[in-house]
Amino acid sequence: MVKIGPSIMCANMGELKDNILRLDRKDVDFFHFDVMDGRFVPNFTLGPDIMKSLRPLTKVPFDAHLMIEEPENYIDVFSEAGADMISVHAEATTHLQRTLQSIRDRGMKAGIALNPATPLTVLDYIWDTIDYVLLMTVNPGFAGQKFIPLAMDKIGELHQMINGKNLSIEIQVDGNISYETIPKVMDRGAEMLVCGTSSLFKKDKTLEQAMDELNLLLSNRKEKLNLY
Ligand SMILES: O=C(CO)[C@H](O)[C@H](O)COP(=O)(O)O
Repeated sequence: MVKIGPSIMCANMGELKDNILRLDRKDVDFFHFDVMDGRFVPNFTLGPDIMKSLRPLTKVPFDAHLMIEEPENYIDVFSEAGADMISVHAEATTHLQRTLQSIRDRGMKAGIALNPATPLTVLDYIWDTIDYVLLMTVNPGFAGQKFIPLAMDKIGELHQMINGKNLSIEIQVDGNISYETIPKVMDRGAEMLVCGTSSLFKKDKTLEQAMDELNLLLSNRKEKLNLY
């Protein structure tokens, strides 16, 4: 089952409540919160207060992508704000396994986020402590960037590794997930699509129209894949 997760940093900040409620009515699978600290990435975005204020509006899982240094210091803060899943970057925390385990210990799903240039070998000794891998398909920090071509190969390689080990770890992809790239990332095994300005938050479409188009694209793709 391929899941759709709106990237909240791409929503209209002045109409955040309205956007969450409308996307909830369109049955999105998760809400993706990009958290940036101006250090790990050169930008600032959402924090725990925003997450906490939106939490009562929906039962859909909240996924926090921490693009911050020393994320281990903020696991409790985001857990209390209502996160159901948290991903941290391999380079951002000295004791990666401990940080991932502490996410799980608080009852959340633990994810590791990999920049486009971060090799898959960082997964070697944490397979048993992760529930999902977030493969960044752009360098994190900004919406509206171009898909990095080699990231496409990485999705397929990761999918093979997960299957080879018979693990149930989901592959999440984020960055220029568009009508053009979605069929390709799905073919390679991506299961969680973070949808931002490239597919969902479009100037010429309502959120409802964009969701209908995305769902149609996904169901057409699934039918095609089932024919193989
Ligand atoms: O993580 C992100 C930026 O670091 C955003 O979620 C993502 O890039 C938004 O999607 P789009 O690329 O379609 O604007």
